[in-house]
Amino acid sequence: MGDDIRKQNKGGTIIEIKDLWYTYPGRSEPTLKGVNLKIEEGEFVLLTGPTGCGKSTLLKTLNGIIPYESEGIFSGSIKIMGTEIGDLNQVELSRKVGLVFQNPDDQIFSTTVEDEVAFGLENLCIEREEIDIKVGEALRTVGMLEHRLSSTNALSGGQKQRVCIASMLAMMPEILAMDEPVSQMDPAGTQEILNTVRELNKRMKITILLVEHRLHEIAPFADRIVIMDNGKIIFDQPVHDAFDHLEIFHRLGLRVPVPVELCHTLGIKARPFSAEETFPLLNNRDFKEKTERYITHPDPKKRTNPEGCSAENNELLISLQNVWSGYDKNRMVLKGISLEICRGERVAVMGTNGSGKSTLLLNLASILKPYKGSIKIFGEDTKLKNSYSFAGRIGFLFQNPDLMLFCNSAEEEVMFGPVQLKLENIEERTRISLEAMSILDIKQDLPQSLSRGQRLRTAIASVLSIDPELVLLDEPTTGQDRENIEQMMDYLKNKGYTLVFCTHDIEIAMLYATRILVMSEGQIIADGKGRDVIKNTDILRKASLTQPPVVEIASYLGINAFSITELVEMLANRSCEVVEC
Ligand SMILES: Nc1ncnc2c1ncn2[C@@H]1O[C@H](COP(=O)(O)OP(=O)(O)OP(=O)(O)O)[C@@H](O)[C@H]1O
Ligand SMILES: Nc1ncnc2c1ncn2[C@@H]1O[C@H](COP(=O)(O)OP(=O)(O)OP(=O)(O)O)[C@@H](O)[C@H]1O
Repeated sequence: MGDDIRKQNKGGTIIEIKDLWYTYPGRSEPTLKGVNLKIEEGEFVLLTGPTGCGKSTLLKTLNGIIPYESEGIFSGSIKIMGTEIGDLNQVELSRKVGLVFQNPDDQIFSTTVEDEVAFGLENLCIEREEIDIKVGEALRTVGMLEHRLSSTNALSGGQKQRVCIASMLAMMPEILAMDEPVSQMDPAGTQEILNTVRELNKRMKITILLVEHRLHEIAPFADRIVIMDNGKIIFDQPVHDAFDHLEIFHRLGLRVPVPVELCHTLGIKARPFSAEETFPLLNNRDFKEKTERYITHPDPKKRTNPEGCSAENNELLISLQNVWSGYDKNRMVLKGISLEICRGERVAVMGTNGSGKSTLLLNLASILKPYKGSIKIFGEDTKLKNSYSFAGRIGFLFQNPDLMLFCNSAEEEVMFGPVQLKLENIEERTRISLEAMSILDIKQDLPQSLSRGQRLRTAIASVLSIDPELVLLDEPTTGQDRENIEQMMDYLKNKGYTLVFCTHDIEIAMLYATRILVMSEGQIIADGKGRDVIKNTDILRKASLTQPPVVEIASYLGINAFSITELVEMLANRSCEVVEC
């Protein structure tokens, strides 16, 4: 991205936070409770922690949104390159700190992609010609050059995140603070963007502070892992030492890289991040003794059903015949989709950003109608029905949960559906849904004052309180810690819901879906049990998916295993089934 020599002779502390306290207006408890953090120039720091612990709040203090735009009670000191943040004006601050927002809809306000990326540069009074070049470079870097003239309203969730990252890359700030910047991005895109960010960090010495729950994917790119819990920093270690303290990650319900978890289970000291690094540690070794206890008492929650599972009966709930659909009749997004889903199935929809997953879900909810072909839900042709006629039978979660939250408390949100539908046992339904999503303790809170993860769970609880026959969830796992994801998915599974959910998380899809649909360019290119789909590397590549590390490691060893439990069992007894992968 040019300008290589701009950042020579770097060094020294770039961010210094001392005893930072912050209480949001209207709250009695502080959200930040004495945060101390020092970051050196050129570091790549991964900040993680359970949902609602204060990560986004901390990031917002770095570009002055807190306290200058939000009021509240603030004390402590934040220095950027030695200068107290309050002594920097807005232009100086925006040159130093670029913030990628957690919700792209909160960041994007221009009508076209090009204008959005150019906006910050225009404010720095850069020449038009140079702006055009920088906009083009930034869009190319995030894979969005072909969308340069597109309307920002016509982008998918992952495409919007790419544009937000491009806006900040174009500015080339000293510090890039990124709040879950890849949460809605497909796995291949995530890797590409993180490679770019890492390269900028190394080459230009841009300091990175990145908040993520998917630390198992991000850790290999970082220098240091910082963990927050309940408004405080409770852990701060170089990345390679961090996973020597797995008990902290486990206690807080945080995900760790699968190779690390595997080595830990097998009693191997090394902490590899990739399948290639892991393979030599496992090959030709005897793990019988190390794994005996594990195998005698496996954690049933971590087991996948070796056969996958399918609908218990064949009652057809969803039937699509050659469906063509989109937002404009001159540009079809879904291109000839045929599909049947039976009661009791749990179907994960995966694929490249912009491949049509949300569009498919909107059609299943009867919010969008096909231009061509037919969709029958519960045997009814959606073209002949308005979406309200399915109210109570279909529960739908939008990709952006904020679109669904408009009441004065989380409890009211969850009650809203049952009240409108005049259902029975409203209080009981509400309590059960709040509890299932672990938000009973914040039921009185204004939804807009909750963290992203808490808002998402409120929106899901409001879908579940009507106890629909068909649950459609667009990316229900983004921005949540492992504990919350597992609790939510276990609940959906145990209730026996017919579930169709979009996700970029292949491990969760493998664990909970009875079937995976893979989409590419508006078509379904694979449909089957997870363990069959993920063996097809051509399909995965085409859909920007990557094999889960455990499958990769097993492949290196020449065996078929789809979870850590299965792999450990096979390693313990290598004479058992060794099959061609
Ligand atoms: N605008 C606000 N007004 C009042 N309270 C808020 C506001 N924004 C956040 N909070 C509260 O501050 C706490 C921390 O929220 P924050 O968004 O910083 O958490 P987080 O760690 O980023 O969570 P997540 O992982 O879910 O994004 C939460 O309990 C939340 O309810
Ligand atoms: N409201 C809209 N108006 C016009 N075009 C849209 C609209 N929403 C999405 N599109 C276009 O439809 C295509 C498919 O978008 P969709 O949201 O279905 O993708 P997706 O697979 O869910 O992507 P992601 O993984 O990023 O969420 C994209 O090319 C997008 O630009």
